[in-house]
This record gives sequence, structure tokens and C-alpha cells, in this order.
Amino acid sequence: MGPNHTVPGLAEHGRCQVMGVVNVTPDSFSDGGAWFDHGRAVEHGLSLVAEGADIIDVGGESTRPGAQRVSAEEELRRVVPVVRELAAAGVAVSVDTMRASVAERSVEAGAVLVNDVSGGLADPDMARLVASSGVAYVLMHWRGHSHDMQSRAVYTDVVQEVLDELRDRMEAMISSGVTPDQIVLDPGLGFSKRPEPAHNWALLHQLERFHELGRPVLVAGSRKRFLSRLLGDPEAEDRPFTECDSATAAVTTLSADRGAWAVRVHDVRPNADAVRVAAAWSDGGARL
Ligand SMILES: Nc1nc2ncc(COP(=O)(O)O)nc2c(=O)[nH]1
Repeated sequence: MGPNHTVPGLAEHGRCQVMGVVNVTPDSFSDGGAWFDHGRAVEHGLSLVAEGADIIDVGGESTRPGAQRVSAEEELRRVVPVVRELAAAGVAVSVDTMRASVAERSVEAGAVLVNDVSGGLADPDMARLVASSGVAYVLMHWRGHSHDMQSRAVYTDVVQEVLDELRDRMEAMISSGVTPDQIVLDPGLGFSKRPEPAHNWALLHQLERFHELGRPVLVAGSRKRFLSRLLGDPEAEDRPFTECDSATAAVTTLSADRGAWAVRVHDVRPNADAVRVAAAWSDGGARL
């Protein structure tokens, strides 16, 4: 197990944490828009906490490859009420947004973490908001919006280049007033990464190198194409995304064993079990 960091505003459990996903979108690639209604989204978030989620990640804009952007007004309409109700229920809520305006209103509504897949590149105002609010911040590796991000998936050494680009973004955020302890890093599995060559597997294979950056690492492989491709059989197409939850739990176990601070997953229960197995295995049951 690698380092367990403390992140301001987030409880520490002495183990890898589980971030449950609630996509308040009509077209989410991984759950088919099941939680587009606010009431259903809040219910789903509470049920994920009951299954063992430590954090609930609320997103209002699909980031799957090819997805079109939604307006700031629509994104605000989708996420802020859900953030507010979950936070009021005592849930640790993160908001999955690239927009400073959405992050700001979500923090006001009680979010304790801003999960920015663009690492501050999509909205120049994000650094100011994160610095002024002091909120914890997920800085993910990103090379452009969904509509053309795969055209940027060209690397000579994907692990070294993702590390270098994350370091550059972290330094940029810190020079804008963000303190290092606010920052959680994420290699951005599936974002400007190709299944062939296996960029995502190369990043997971060398996950421990991300500790070189001295910040907690979030791994978000849940139901992603590199898993459905792995599990597909040669002649047929990929395994359906919603049938990749066992593989996701395997990624969780291995990520936790290699010191991931948290995993971001859709199906919480098997992953909540996996992080507990990894913790008990790692310390020989000392904390049981
Ligand atoms: N930090 C972080 N956030 C994310 N949000 C959405 C998605 C897209 O997946 P989904 O829409 O199926 O949840 N992936 C990530 C990710 O890899 N890292």
C-alpha cells in the first residue's frame, strides 16, 4: 500500500476511499441517464452511501468521447439541487465539473471537493475559485474536450508524458494560489488515451510512479472502454459497459494495494468490499 494522504475537508479512513458516481445527465455512457431526475439522483446517492461510498461525485455534463457540451445554466440546474440535498444529508459530496461557476455554486451548496476532468484547462477562472475557496480539488490529466480528445492520444511515453503534464498543471494551479494539500491527481483513464496501444494499462501498470508527484491519486477506470475491450471476445464486439463491474472491482483492489487515495466507481458495493479486502490484506488484519 502506498501513502495515505490527508485532503482538507475529507475524512480519512486509513484505506483507499470509494467515490460513488451520480451522473445527472440524460446520456451518460455508463448508466444510461438513469439518474436525470433530481429526486432519483439524490435517492441513488444515498443508496450508494448505504452500500459503502465515502464520497458521492455529482456530475451534470457527460464527458464520454464525442459528447457535446451543455450550457452552464443547464449544468447548474442539474447538479446544484442534488449537491445541496446530499450535503444536507451529511454526505461528502464532490462536484464533477470543468466550470468555475458550477464549482462555486456547488461549494456554496456544500460540496467538499471539486472534480475537474480538465485539470483547470477548460476554465481559466477555476484556479481562482479553488484558491479562494480552499476546496479540495481533483486535477485530472486532460488534453481536450470529448469531441476531439482522442485525436490528441499520441504519446512516445504515455506514463512519463502524463506525469509531466500533471506536474505542469499542478505547478500552474499552485502559482495561482492553490495550496498543494488541496490537490488530488488523476491520470485520466480513457481521456486522450487509446485502447491500442494500451495507454490505460500502461498507466495502471506504473500507477505507483504517480506517488512521485507527492499528492493523493484518484483512479477512475469504472466501466470504461479499456475494460470492455479487454473482456470482449475476439470475434464479437466489446463487453457491454454495465457488465464490467467485476473487472472494475479488480482494478480497485490492485489500485488500493498500490496506494490509490480513492477510486471513482458506479457500482459501489463490490468496490467498497474490495478496498476493505486490500486494507486487511495489506496490514495483516491489524486493524480488525
Ligand atoms: N476525476 C475523474 N472524473 C471523471 N468523471 C467522469 C468520467 C467519465 O466516466 P463516466 O461518465 O462514465 O462516469 N471519468 C472521470 C475520470 O476518469 N476521473
